[in-house]
This record gives sequence, structure tokens and C-alpha cells, in this order.
Amino acid sequence: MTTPRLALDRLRKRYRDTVVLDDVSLEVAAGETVVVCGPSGGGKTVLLRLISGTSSPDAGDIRIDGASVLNLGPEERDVGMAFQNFALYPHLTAFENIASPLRAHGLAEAEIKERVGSIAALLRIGHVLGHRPRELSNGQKQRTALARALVRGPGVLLLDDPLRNVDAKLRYEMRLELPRLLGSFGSAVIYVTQDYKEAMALGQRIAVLRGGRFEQVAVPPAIYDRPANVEIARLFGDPTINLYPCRPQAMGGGTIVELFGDRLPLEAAAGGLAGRDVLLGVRAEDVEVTLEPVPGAVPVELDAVTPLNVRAVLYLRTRDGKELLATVAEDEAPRFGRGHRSVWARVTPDRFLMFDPASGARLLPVAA
Ligand SMILES: Nc1ncnc2c1ncn2[C@@H]1O[C@H](COP(=O)(O)OP(=O)(O)OP(=O)(O)O)[C@@H](O)[C@H]1O
Repeated sequence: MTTPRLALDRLRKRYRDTVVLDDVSLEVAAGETVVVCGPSGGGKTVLLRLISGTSSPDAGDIRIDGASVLNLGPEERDVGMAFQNFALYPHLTAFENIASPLRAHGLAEAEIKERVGSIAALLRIGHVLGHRPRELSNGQKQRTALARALVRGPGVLLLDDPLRNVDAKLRYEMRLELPRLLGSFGSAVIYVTQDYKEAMALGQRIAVLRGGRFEQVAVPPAIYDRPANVEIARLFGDPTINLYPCRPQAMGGGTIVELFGDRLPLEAAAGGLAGRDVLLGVRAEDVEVTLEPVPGAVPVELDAVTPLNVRAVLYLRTRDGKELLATVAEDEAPRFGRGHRSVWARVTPDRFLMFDPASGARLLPVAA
């Protein structure tokens, strides 16, 4: 196996009595982007500080290209950074901000010009290189900070929520543009965000950091379809996953679950869950809503329809008084009208997720 560009090996960090990072390990290849995602206070920023060298771990090791960097200061590590608050020098022009890491390494003026020019062209800020930060839009500031982080072609690139302070349009554009850009630099990228859509769009892998631990590290579809636990299922999905306490039962040689006043047959893999309390998860896009009854559908009350980007969310109430969220394509939403009405909903049992109510661990689908 080739040596990973970046290796985090059993990192631990505590502040007084609080364990902030607990046994964190991860390998990131050159050219790979791993998105570290998780709730506020989970330890994302502390992790970046350890890698950048502005803070030291209590235990564990950080290696770049196989060599420990723990004894190197921040400027000696082959690490570039860009943060959500841009952190540009206010008195320097965009050109000088981008050039600063090159100057620190004593590059010749001609080479500096050439490198800053080409990264600025790539990020489409060539026309504002003479401006100071206060004369730049948020989007231009963000690109300038990114250019500064990338200009040296660092082995490891740390991006701390770089799109948080830019407007929705630019965020959308950058989500499309960044993967190509990051891939073209060959750095190992750690990208921190709390936005699950950004994580799904940008990460070749996603590492979910909660309570100082990586609870799941996997490719985006695996995080969505086979979340390690109920909290990850909640975190990834908009609208949030529907969850119901249930108890599957053995019946007629198979397994069924009672849901919304109906009995639904479960797939064979659910057999082991008969008689056990579970939290049953249904993704909103796995609920089919119709104006007329169809086989397997239950009657529900439609309370409201809310547009959400290209999909609309339907707020439904089932006969047994539970709230059920469904989504339909936005151009289908007008069929359901505006006001309250009775409609039909059908869920697909082979798309059910099930979790242990006590530990939150996923029970279904069973691990591959
Ligand atoms: N210098 C410090 N001294 C004491 N506690 C700290 C220090 N820095 C961070 N912490 C604590 O470490 C925990 C993790 O903080 P961190 O900033 O890494 O979270 P985060 O995941 O980046 O959150 P956010 O998404 O809100 O930025 C928090 O409980 C925080 O209070």
C-alpha cells in the first residue's frame, strides 16, 4: 500500500477535564478530499489546529508523507489553510495576501508573479489583485483566501467551512467548481463543514466527527443509505428522516411491523429484530403520496406543502396521529393544492432504516 499523504494516528486532545478528541485516526491520500462533518462543538476546529501545528495533541501522531510533523512548527509543515472568516491581512492587496506564503519561503519575484497570476486566473480574481480586502466582495475575499492557501501547492490543505460566509449563489457555484479545483492540486484536503449537502457534494469520503470521535468514515452514498447510527441519519437529510418507535413481530413465517395503523411485511433480514423495540426510519423521498388509493397505501391527512429547492415537502398526519414528511418534485406539488386534504401515502419497507432506541446504532440494513 502506498503511504498516505496525511495520516492521523490515534490523536487525543483534552482541555482540562474535557476530552475534545478521543482516539482519532484517519488517512487521506494525495488528491483526495475528506469532508469532516458534524455538529457544533464536535472538535472539528481543534482537529485542524492539531494538523496545522497551532496546537499539540496529548497523544498520537500526525504524519505527512510518512514522516511525523509533531516536532515541526506551523510554518515548517507542508500545510495550507483557509478559514471561514477569510483571515486576510487588511493592509495588503489581494496580490500580496496571496503572495505572502511564497515570500515567507523566499521565492524570486518573477516566480511569485507567475504563481499568483495563474492561481488568480483559475479562481477568476485576476482583475481584483490590486484591491485591499475591504474593497473585495465576500466571494472575492473567499477566493483570495483560497488562492493563498493553494498557491504553494501544499501537500495538505485544510479548509474550515470556507463557504459559510458567502452568498447562496456563489456557494452553489463553488460546490460545483471546488472538486475539480482541489483535485487538480494533488493536495490531501480536509474540508470542514456543518452543511450536509456540501459534504455530500464535495467529499470523496465523509468523516462524521461527533463528541471527539469519528463515528463513521465512508463514501457519501454509504453515509446516507447506511448511516452508522440514528444521529448520523438525522444529520444527513433535509427534510430530516421520519423516525417512529416500533416493534417488529414474527407473523406467518415472516416479519411484520405495525405502522400508521397498517401491517407492513419486512424483508427477511429484519427477522432477527422480531420482538425487539426499534426506531424505524423512513426518508421523506421514500414516501409515495397519491391523491387516489393505490395498493399498499394508507390514508393520511395533508396539512401543508412547502417548496424546498427542486422538491416540495408535504406535511402529512397518519391515522394513528403521527407526523410523516414526504417530498415530491416541485412541479408535482400543485396537484396537492394548498389547503388541508385527505391523500394516500405508501412507504417502501425495503428502504426502511432501523436503529437501536438505546444506543442509536443502526440495525437495518445489516452491515455489509
Ligand atoms: N482552547 C480551548 N480551551 C478549552 N476548550 C476548548 C478550546 N478550544 C476548543 N475547546 C472545546 O473543544 C470542543 C470542540 O471545539 P471545536 O471548536 O473544535 O468544535 P467544532 O466542531 O469546530 O465546532 P463549530 O462547528 O461550532 O466550529 C468544544 O467543547 C470547545 O469548547
